[in-house]
Amino acid sequence: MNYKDFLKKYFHFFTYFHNYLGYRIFIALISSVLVGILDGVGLALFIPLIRMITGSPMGASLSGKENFISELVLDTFNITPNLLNVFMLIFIFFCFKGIAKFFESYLRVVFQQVFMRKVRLANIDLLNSYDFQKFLKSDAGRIQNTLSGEINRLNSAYIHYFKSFQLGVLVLTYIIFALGVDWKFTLLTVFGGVAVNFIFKYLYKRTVYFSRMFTLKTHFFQNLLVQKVYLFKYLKATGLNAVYGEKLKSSIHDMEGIQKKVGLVDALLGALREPLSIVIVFLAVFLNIQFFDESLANVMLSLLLLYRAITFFMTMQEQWNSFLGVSGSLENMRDFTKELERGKEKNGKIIFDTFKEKLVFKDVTFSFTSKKNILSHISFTVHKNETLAIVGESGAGKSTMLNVLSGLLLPTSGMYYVDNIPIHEFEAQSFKKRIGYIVQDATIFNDTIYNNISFWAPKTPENYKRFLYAIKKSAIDDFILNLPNKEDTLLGSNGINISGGQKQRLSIARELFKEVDFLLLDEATSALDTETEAIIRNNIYKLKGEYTIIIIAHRLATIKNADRIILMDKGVISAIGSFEELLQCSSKFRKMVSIQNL
Ligand SMILES: Nc1ncnc2c1ncn2[C@@H]1O[C@H](COP(=O)(O)OP(=O)(O)OP(=O)(O)O)[C@@H](O)[C@H]1O
Repeated sequence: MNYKDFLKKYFHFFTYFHNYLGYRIFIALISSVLVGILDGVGLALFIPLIRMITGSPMGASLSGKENFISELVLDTFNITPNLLNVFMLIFIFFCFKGIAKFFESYLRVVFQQVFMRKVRLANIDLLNSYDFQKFLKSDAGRIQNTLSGEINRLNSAYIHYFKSFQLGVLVLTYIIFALGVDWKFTLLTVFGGVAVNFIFKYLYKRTVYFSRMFTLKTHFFQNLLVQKVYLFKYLKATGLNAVYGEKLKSSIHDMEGIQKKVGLVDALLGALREPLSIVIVFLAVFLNIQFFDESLANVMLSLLLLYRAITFFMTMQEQWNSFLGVSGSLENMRDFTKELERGKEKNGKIIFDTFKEKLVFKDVTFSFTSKKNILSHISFTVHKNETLAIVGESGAGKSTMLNVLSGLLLPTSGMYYVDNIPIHEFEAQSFKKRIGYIVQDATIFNDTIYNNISFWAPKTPENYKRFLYAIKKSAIDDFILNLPNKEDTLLGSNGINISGGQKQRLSIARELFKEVDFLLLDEATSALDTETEAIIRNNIYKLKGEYTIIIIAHRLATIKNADRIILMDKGVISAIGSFEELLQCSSKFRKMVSIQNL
C-alpha cells in the first residue's frame, strides 16, 4: 500500500484537504507541531524555576528523570541553572513560540483561502465542462446549494479540522511530557480518557448523521427557493404563492429541527466532558497511590501537565464535534466534484475554426434511456448557409434533434459529421462558440443593453461597430438608440422592463454580435404576437444566405420561406423538402397547413 492509499483509507478527510493543498498541508502540520513543542518545553522550564523559587519538597524531588526536559535544555545549551538564566530561557522559548504561533495562524488563514479558491475554481471548471445530458438529470437545487451555502460550511469544516489537529498535537506533546514525569499515572489517565471516548463515539456518529441530513435538507430548500424566484409570476398570478410559501416554510422548520439536534448533541458533549474527566483523574490518582505507591509530589506534577493536556483535549473534542457537524458538507462536496468529473463531456482535439461545407446526419439514433429511441435512424444533410426548418407534433423529437445538431447531445448510434469530421472529434467549446442559440424564453441579464448584447466585451470602436450591426440586423436599433441612456440603459430586475418581443430581438442581437456560423432557433418567436413575430421572421429571413439557419416552429408561416423543411413524426423523418414539395408529397403536412389556414 503506498502512502496515498494509506491516507485514503485511514484519513479520508485529510486526503480530501491534501488533494487541494498538496505539500502545504504538511507545512501547516509542521508549524502546529512546532508550536506544541515550544509551548511544552517553555512550560517544562517552569519546573526548575519553581524549584529555585520555593525550594519546596516537591521541587527537591524534581531532579533526574522527572525533570528530563529542563535538564535536557539546560545541558544542551550548557546553561547554569540560576534564576535569571532559567527566566531568560523561558522568555526566549515563549518568544519563539510566539513567532511559530504567528506563522502557524497566518499560514492557516492563507492555506484556508488557497483551499477554498481551489475547490471553487475546480468545481466551476468542472461545471463548465459538465455533459449536458448528465446536467438534465441533475438537481438544480443541489448545484446551487453546493456552490453557495455548502461551500461556506466547507470553509468551517476546514477551520475546525485543522484546529482539532493542532490541539491534538498539543495534547500529544503534554502527554509525552507527563509520561516523562510519571508514566504510570499518565497511562492510567490516558486509558480512562480513551474509555470515555467510546461513550462520546455514539454522540459523534449522531452529529455526522445530522450533518448529512442538514446538507440534503438545504439542497431541497435551495431547489424550492430557485423555483419560487423563477416561477414567481406564475405563482403570484395563480394565488399558489401562499401554498408554495408553506412548502418553503416547512423546509425551513426541517432545517431548524436538524440544527437543534446538532446543538443538543453538542451541549450533551460539553456537559459530560468535565464531570467525566474529573472521575477519570480521581480514579487515576486513587489507583496510583493505592497500588503503585508513587509520591503525591510526582502525581501532582503530572497532573499539572495532564491538566493542560486535558484542557486542550476538551477544546479539541469541541472542535472535532463542530467539524463533524459540518462534515456532511465535505462529503457532499467530494461527491459533487466526483459526479462532475464523471460527467465531463467528451472532448475532441480538433479546433473548429469556421463552418465550410455541410452538416451530415448519418443514420443517427438518440435515446436518453435504453427503453425508448427519441430519434431513430435519421439521415439528412444541411449545406452551408442553407435555412432548414424542423416541424412536427409536440414530442416528435424536434428539440432533441436541435440539441444533437448543436453538439449538446451526442448520437447514441450512427454519426453526425461537421465538414466530414465526426462531431466528437472537435474540441467542444470551439464548435459551440460558432453557434447562436435562440430559445423561446429570451435570456436577459441584469446589466446594460450593451453588456447584454456584447456579453461584456470591452467597448472598443470595433466592438461598438459590431454592436450597431447586431442591433440593426435584429431590428432593435430604433428602440435602443431612442432611449435616454441608449445602450447604457440597465435591463432586468435592476433596470427597465422590456416587452417579450424586445427581449427576443435583444437575444437575437446577442447571437449576431458573436461571430457565428449557425443560428439555431427553437420556438424563438412562438411567444410573440403575430405582428412582432412577422417583423422578427422577416429580420431572420434577411439573414438568409449569411448564416446556416435551423428553425423549429409550430407556426408554419414562420418557416414558409425556409429552403427545406423536415417533417418529424415520433422520432423519424416523415418527409423532407421545400414548403411546396411537402405540400405535394405529405398528407400530414397538408393537414397541418390547412389547420393553420395558410
Ligand atoms: N431529458 C429528457 N429525458 C428523457 N426524455 C426526454 C428528455 N427530454 C425530452 N424527452 C422526451 O423526448 C421526446 C422528444 O422531446 P422533444 O423535446 O425533442 O420534442 P419536441 O418535438 O421538441 O416537442 P415540443 O414541440 O413539445 O417542444 C419526448 O417524448 C420527451 O418526453
